[in-house]
Amino acid sequence: MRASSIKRSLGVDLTTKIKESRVLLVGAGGIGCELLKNLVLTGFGEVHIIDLDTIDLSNLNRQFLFRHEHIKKPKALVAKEVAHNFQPGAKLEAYHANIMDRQFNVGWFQTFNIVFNALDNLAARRHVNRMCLAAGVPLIESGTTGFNGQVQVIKQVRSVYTPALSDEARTNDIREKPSVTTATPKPHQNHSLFAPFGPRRHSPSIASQLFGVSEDEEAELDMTENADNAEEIANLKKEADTLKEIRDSMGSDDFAKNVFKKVFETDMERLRGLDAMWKEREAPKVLVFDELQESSASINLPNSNADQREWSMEENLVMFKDSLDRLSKRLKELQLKKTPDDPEPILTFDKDDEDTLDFVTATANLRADVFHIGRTSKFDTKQMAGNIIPAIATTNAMTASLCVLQSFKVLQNDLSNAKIVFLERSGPRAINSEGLRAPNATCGVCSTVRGALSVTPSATLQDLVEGVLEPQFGYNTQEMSISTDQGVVYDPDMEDNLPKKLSELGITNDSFLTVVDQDDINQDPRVNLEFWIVEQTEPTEGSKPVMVQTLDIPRRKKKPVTPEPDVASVTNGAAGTGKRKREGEDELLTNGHVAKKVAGESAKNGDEDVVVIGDDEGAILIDD
Ligand SMILES: Nc1ncnc2c1ncn2[C@@H]1O[C@H](COP(=O)(O)OP(=O)(O)OP(=O)(O)O)[C@@H](O)[C@H]1O
Ligand SMILES: [Zn+2]
Repeated sequence: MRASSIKRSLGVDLTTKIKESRVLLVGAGGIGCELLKNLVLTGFGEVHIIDLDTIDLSNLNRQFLFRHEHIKKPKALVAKEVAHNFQPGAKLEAYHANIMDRQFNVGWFQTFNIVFNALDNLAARRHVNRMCLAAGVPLIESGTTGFNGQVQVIKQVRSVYTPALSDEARTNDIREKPSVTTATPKPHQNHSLFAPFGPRRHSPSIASQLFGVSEDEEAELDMTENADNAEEIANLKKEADTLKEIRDSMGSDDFAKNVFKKVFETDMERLRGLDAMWKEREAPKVLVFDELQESSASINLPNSNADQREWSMEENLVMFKDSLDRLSKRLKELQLKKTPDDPEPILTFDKDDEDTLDFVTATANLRADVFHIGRTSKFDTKQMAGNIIPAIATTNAMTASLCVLQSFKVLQNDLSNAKIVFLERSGPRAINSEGLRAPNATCGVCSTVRGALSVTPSATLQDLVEGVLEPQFGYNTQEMSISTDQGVVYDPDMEDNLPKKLSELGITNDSFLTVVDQDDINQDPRVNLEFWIVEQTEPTEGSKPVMVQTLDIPRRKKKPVTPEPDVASVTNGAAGTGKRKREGEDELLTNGHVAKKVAGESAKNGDEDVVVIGDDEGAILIDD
């Protein structure tokens, strides 16, 4: 019944392709569980699942294949078992392993029709990306943070750089030119799944004034007097003295009161006095310590059950005093333990440190009231101050289904209609998409030409450099370098390495090496060449120590060439990408982009040596 309705909606052709395909799912976490269920229910014939982790209690709220009794068991194995119940006919294979292990080599990747990434870290994503590009297998990359999701098809259709299409040109519309639809991701943003959402830790300024700045540091304030700034300096001095006085009262009963009065009374009175600031906005409130103290006399300290509700002003005051007391004691203790050589001890904010979180919550709430802003619960403060981005089950579910929709395009070889899909909550539409992009000549990932390098156990670096790269590809041995994942093994200053065996240099079966052309004086350098090593145990008759099929290695053009007319005449059909279009480019996005790039920007791009597209988890760095 289910199978027949799928056939009716997808058609016989696609249904057959789905049934006959063998796919790999990397990661059985939030997206992975959803995706596995989708793949199995859609009728994918063979699904291999790999995950290195075991199930944790905290996974259960969204990784719905897992139940309490599965805790501590390998994710991949449990996911396989549970998904099998959905579709007993499906062929499932599970690996409790790291996808970065050598055993999962290029040859193994080549056995799949599609690879789905459902990972949570940069290193593994980047690794799978490289393996898929080397294996020539389409990769469907996905990721979520909070309400945002992204799905992207990555496939190198042709490893040739096409200078007429800039990296940013939308190739989805170029239906009549499938040969340039090299569907590799765009650097800067879209090798990355997400802009960096890394944790940023701010010490609230009140806290840093009390617990974070040593007296030495403060003494460094420039106190040189002159007529112009005399008044300002006098004020600064006064302020410093006041703070010192307050700090000196730390440990006494008056400390919390002194801090409160300074921050919420004195400073706010002064701020209210700056009339010009409050013409358009409501002036801050002054909180009167004695009043709040009185009304909170019989109020208890909010306990841990009160984490999820907003505290009253009285409760915030009680918490303010209590947490300040706890922090003061901690600082005093640190000061007592300090030897003369130690730096002045400080306390820093950590969302998992209850004392600091209590203090920040209470202080932020008092301050919010001063500025007529709503208060937040301790729970919400922890999310905000700790920059915690929640994993949301529905985002994962939507993202996983978008992955499956993209896989249909891949299976039908309809890459010109495949999309990079963005799921977002802000903005007019939840789902936006763009076409795939052409490779960027300056991007180390997508302009690279890849091939297999067949080597015998006795092959030397010289066999590679002088036996293959120079005669077969025309590299100038004085203007090139070769590196492995461990580092450079050859450049013109490293001729000593030439007689060494490749295996001695770490160039062994299933490893990778990159050849970089540095000859930019005589001509445009070639794009990078990446080989994966296939070791031949038995050298065959007449075979050379190092062999490789002939590859066409284009050069990185520094000067743009005129775009081909049919590229420029294609109209823009990209739906829902309004937000991403730049102003003035809306009309003809595709050709506008090409024209603009050719006119100005691509020359600039051509000079970039390193393309950095984000440095946080989820992003991918590309060294050219
Ligand atoms: N190198 C790797 N090889 C195999 N599986 C991996 C690798 N790196 C990460 N994973 C798996 O990818 C999955 C990512 O899923 P998800 O982002 O939901 O992570 P999680 O660890 O389950 O959840 P959270 O990070 O929110 O606690 C995890 O199950 C993780 O074990
Ligand atoms: Zn790229």
